[in-house]
Amino acid sequence: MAPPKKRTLPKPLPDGFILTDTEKKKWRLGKIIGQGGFGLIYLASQHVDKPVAADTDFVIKVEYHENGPLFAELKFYQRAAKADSSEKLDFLGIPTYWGSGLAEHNDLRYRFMAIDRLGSDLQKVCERIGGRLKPVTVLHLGRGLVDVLEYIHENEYVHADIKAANLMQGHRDPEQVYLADYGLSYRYCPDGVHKDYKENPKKGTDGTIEYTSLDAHKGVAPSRRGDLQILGFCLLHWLCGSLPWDNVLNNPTQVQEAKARLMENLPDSVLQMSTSRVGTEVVSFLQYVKSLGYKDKPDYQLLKGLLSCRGTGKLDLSGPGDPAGPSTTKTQEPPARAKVSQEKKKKKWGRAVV
Ligand SMILES: Nc1ncnc2c1ncn2[C@@H]1O[C@H](COP(=O)(O)OP(=O)(O)OP(=O)(O)O)[C@@H](O)[C@H]1O
Repeated sequence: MAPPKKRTLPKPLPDGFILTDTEKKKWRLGKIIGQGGFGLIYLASQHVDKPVAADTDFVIKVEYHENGPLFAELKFYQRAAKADSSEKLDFLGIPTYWGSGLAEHNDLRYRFMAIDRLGSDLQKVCERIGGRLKPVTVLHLGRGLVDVLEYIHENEYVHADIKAANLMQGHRDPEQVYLADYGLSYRYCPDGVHKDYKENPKKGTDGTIEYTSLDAHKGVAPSRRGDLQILGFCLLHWLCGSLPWDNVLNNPTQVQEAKARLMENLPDSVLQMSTSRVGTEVVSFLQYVKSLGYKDKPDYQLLKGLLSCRGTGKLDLSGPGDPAGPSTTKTQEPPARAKVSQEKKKKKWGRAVV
C-alpha cells in the first residue's frame, strides 16, 4: 500500500482501540468528537477494560506519524504542560498533557497525544450571540490571556494563533477558559537565545490571516510582541464584531496594509471603528504593543492593568444586549480530580483580580 500523503486526515482507528504511550500507560479510544486539518480527536480513558464513558476527562489527538503539526504541538506540551506541573497550570488555562506515543494499525503509523478534554470553543459562543461580546467580557478574556501568554513566553514559546476558535471552556467548569491548539507554537527563545529579526517576503503567512501579526506578514519568526498584537486584534474583533480588513481577507497584502494603517494611526484608527463600543483600554493595549521591540520582554502586569475594569469577576458570555447572564447554560460540578486550592481559585480565569 502506498504510504498516506503527509498532512492528510488519518483513517479513523476503531472504537475501543488500545494505545500504549511512551510511559507504558494504556489508553482506550472512544468516539471521535472533533476533527482538525490533519488530526482526529477521540474521547479516551485509562480504564481500558470498559467502553469510554461519555463524561470522560481525556481526549486523544491522533495524526499520521509523518505530520508536522502534532509533532510541534507535542513538543510544546512536553516542555510546558506536563501533568506534574498542573498545580501551576490549573489556573493558567493550558490543557494538561497526559502522555503520547506511536501506534500502528493496518500498516499505517500514527502519532497520538492525550490531553485534558475541553468544552465548547468561544468561536461557537460568539456566533451564537451575534458575533460580539460584552466589553467587560472582552477585557476579562484579555487579562486571562495575558496570564497564559506570560506563562508560555516564560517557557520559551509563543502561541502564534490566538483566536476565539482556539479558546475553549473547561469540560467540567465552563468558567475556566483554556488556550488550546499549539500546532503553530514556536520556540522563539531556545535555551534563552532569542531568534533574530529577519524579514522573508517569500514565506507564506502562518496563522490566521484575520489576526496574524505584522511581523508574520513580513515573514519574520513569531515573537512575544506578535502574540500580543494578535491578541489586540482579537480583542477589537470581539468588541466590534468586525475588523477593518474583513472585506480583503483573500488579499494578504491588503490585510497587512490595513493592519499597518491601524497601528500607525492609533488612537484615532481604533476609536473611529465604533466610538460607542471601543473603550480606551484596547487602544492603550495596542499602543503599548506598538512600542515593543522585536526582542523586548513585555510588561505583563502593565498590560493586565490596561485591561482592568469594574466587573463581577465572573465570565459573562451573554450577548452585548443581554442582561448579565451565566457563562453557559451547562453547569456541572467541578472535576473530582482537580485539587484546586483556595489560593489558586483566586487566580483562575473568572476570578482574576487585576
Ligand atoms: N482538548 C479537547 N477537548 C475537546 N475537544 C477538542 C479538544 N481539542 C480539540 N477539540 C475539538 O476537535 C476539533 C479539532 O481540533 P484540532 O486542534 O485538531 O484542530 P483545529 O484547531 O480545529 O484545526 P487545525 O488542525 O487546522 O489546527 C476542535 O475544533 C474541537 O472541536
